[in-house]
Amino acid sequence: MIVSIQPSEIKGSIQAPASKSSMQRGCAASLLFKGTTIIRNPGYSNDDKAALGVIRDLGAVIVKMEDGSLKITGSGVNPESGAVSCGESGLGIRMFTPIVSMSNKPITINGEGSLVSRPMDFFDTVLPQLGVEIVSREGKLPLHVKGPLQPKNITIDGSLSSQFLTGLLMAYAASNAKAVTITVNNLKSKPYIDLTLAVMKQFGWEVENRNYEEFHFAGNAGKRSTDQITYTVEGDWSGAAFLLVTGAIAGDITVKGLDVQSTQADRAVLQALQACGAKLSIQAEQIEIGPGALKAFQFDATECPDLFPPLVALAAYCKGTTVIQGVSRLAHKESNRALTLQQEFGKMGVEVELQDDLMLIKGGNGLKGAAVHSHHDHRIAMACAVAALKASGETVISEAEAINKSYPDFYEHIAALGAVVRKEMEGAKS
Ligand SMILES: O=C(O)C1=C[C@@H](OP(=O)(O)O)[C@@H](O)[C@H](O)C1
Ligand SMILES: C=C(OP(=O)(O)O)C(=O)O
Repeated sequence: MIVSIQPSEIKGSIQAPASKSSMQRGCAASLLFKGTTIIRNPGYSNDDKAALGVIRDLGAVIVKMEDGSLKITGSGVNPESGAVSCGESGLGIRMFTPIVSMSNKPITINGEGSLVSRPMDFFDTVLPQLGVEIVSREGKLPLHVKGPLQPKNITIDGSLSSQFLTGLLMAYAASNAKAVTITVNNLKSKPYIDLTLAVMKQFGWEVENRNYEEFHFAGNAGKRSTDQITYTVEGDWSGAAFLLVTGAIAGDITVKGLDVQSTQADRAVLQALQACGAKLSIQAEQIEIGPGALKAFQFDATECPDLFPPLVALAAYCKGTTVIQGVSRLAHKESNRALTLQQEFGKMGVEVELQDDLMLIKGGNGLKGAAVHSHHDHRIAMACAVAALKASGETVISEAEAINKSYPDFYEHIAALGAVVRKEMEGAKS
């Protein structure tokens, strides 16, 4: 799909989408929880749909209720076939692989799109130590596993991604790990582990976090007294970051449905918005944001790498050179995001320099509308769309449908705020 965006006047109020990080974790926990979970505010991004598909294939029964909530009956991991697909979701495959490995049946775990080339070597090293047989395609998909996973004291590397640890934490808890510790070296994206632990706690699984270096299971997991849980999917700070940046550069808006106390990593976008001088009012129920005299800012995105794309769009409109740290975290996302941001913002006349772990964005010089490409990366498509709102002339985004991975309503939401958006199928005449 091609989406064209004109410079636009922005104003109004919008509800943040459901967080795929919160939804996918809720799906995994509902599968493992032996009872009924009502999921309120469920997401329906492609990653969310993939998670629902995986848990259905592993034996969960999912019923859509009249009010849109999902009723999920879980009874542990009871695979219905010998294969599951995680779609294009990094979290999906890295969280569900240890969970799938709880079964003693051989299962193939697959995915599609960019996921096929993202690194999974972690499992080749770690799963055999837990009694799981694994065959991968040299550290890539598909993964063939055969458990059952046996929780043991283990030391893992957390520098590439936190997502592997999220999966191990859930699988250990659901396997009733007792007096067992996962030791983690150099953990990155730590707030995502806070989110995992917060979700697990709601389902009755307690893990002791010793300074993000050791995660200890005392053996009290699964002692929850109820057999029904209501789980509400949080509003998404990662998707909302694009909305908030829209407000900062293009007009006064209100964003609703975000928990300002959330453990989500990307809540840190507020710090960047404050630092650059956007007009910001943070209230319990809503966030009001509008343009100010925007100036360059410094920000460390090592622990919240998904903020790079919206922050580059923001920095492009901030006078001076913005410096964002954490470039090394971007290599293995849906695209190599340091390079794709440099390339696509370059087309809009924004100079982006990469110096080791730092990204320097020279902003405040005006943007020109351009033909850009998402590289099949949802966050690149959204960053370009937001940047287009105050560029001179039209911006045309190819493979714009990439947004469906996390935020299927994104174009409708910015259009509701006044963005002039036109969609057409690739190859169709305008
Ligand atoms: O756990 C999660 O929900 C996620 C963790 C982060 O990945 P890394 O831990 O690989 O940085 C983030 O980039 C991804 O979009 C979602
Ligand atoms: C990298 C992302 O997701 P995942 O790793 O779950 O595919 C993302 O949403 O930007």
